[in-house]
Amino acid sequence: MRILAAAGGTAGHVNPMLATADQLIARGHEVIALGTAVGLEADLVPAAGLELVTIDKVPLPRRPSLDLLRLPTRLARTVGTVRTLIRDREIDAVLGFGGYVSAPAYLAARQADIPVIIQEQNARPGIANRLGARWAKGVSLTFASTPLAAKHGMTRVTGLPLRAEISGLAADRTDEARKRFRRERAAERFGLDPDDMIIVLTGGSSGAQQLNRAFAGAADVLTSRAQVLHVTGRGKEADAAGAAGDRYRVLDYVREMEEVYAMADLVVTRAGAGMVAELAALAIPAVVVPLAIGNGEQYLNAKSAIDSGGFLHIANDAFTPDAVREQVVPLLDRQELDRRSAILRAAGVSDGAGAVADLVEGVL
Ligand SMILES: CC(=O)N[C@H]1[C@@H](OP(=O)(O)OP(=O)(O)OC[C@H]2O[C@@H](n3ccc(=O)[nH]c3=O)[C@H](O)[C@@H]2O)O[C@H](CO)[C@@H](O)[C@@H]1O
Repeated sequence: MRILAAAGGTAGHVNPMLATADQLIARGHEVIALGTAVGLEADLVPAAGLELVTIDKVPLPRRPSLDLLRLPTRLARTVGTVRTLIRDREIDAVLGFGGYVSAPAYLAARQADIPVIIQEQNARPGIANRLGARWAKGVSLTFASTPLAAKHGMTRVTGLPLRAEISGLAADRTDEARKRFRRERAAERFGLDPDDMIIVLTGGSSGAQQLNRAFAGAADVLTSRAQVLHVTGRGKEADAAGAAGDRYRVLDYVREMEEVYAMADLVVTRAGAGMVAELAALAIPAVVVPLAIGNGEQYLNAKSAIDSGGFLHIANDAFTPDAVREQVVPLLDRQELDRRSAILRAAGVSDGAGAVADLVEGVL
């Protein structure tokens, strides 16, 4: 089967697509990615060796019409472009991961009368996936509590598809010797000492200025208790430049997040579905500062790990240098971290890529 996989914008949408594409390709299917030329997919998809077809980034109206003749002109034109692609490349199904490239793909698939399968990463679904679910043959959910279902098809709780590098690391972490080896190799790569505590801050794939500033503002206390790797997000290194030093490393983006996870004792992050699922699968304790905008999905993504005590939640407005000193620094204690890690391990979050590929094969 030839599948068009639509995902664009941030790594949070693109990584689960790449993980699922790997599975589908391993099972003998062909995958073409659909994205834009401006999102992170323009980097990540070719780097993964997958073909990327790009379309324009067109906002979806709040209440999209199903009557294609009544769509705003630019959206209708983009739907037409995807429709032509589906015909010319003889696409058998559209697999969408939400976001602004998915909606035109869902609409074009409906017009071309080929199956749509949806993967929803978040605890609260976005508008594109809510639209597509009306005619999807399959819906894959990361969380059982997500209010989204295929009206005329199968809905399955699959978990989030994780990249092979992340599931490989999760497997390595079940063996103490391999876990130690991975930690040493990773720490060396970032110029850090594996025998000392390591705390990582990342604002997700696009970074977060407020997190960056609060963290850099507490650099003195942080470095007295641990070594820091601060991943600022692309173009945001300046936020942390003043704090940089031997015990405070600053990078703008890390492509191999598995290396970061391999050495992290504690991670401070937004609560995008990707980061939450990866940290849970690797049983790494985290402080989450959910993005306050969007549709509130970030807090919900992390809610079960917060409620169980694996993660600590700090509200966006409250995340100041003082909060870092008073709430984050006390977590840098071996016993406390081990306790939280055990809670996460008990929750048993794992890779959903195989289950999403099963769902795709099940509806074709
Ligand atoms: C602002 C925005 O649109 N946020 C959404 C976006 O999150 P966003 O893409 O920011 O964040 P996620 O946590 O979902 O995913 C981040 C991904 O980027 C990777 N990573 C991160 C930092 C880095 O330096 N290198 C790197 O590779 C992580 O390993 C992870 O796989 O998509 C998520 C999944 O639909 C949603 O839950 C978020 O609400």
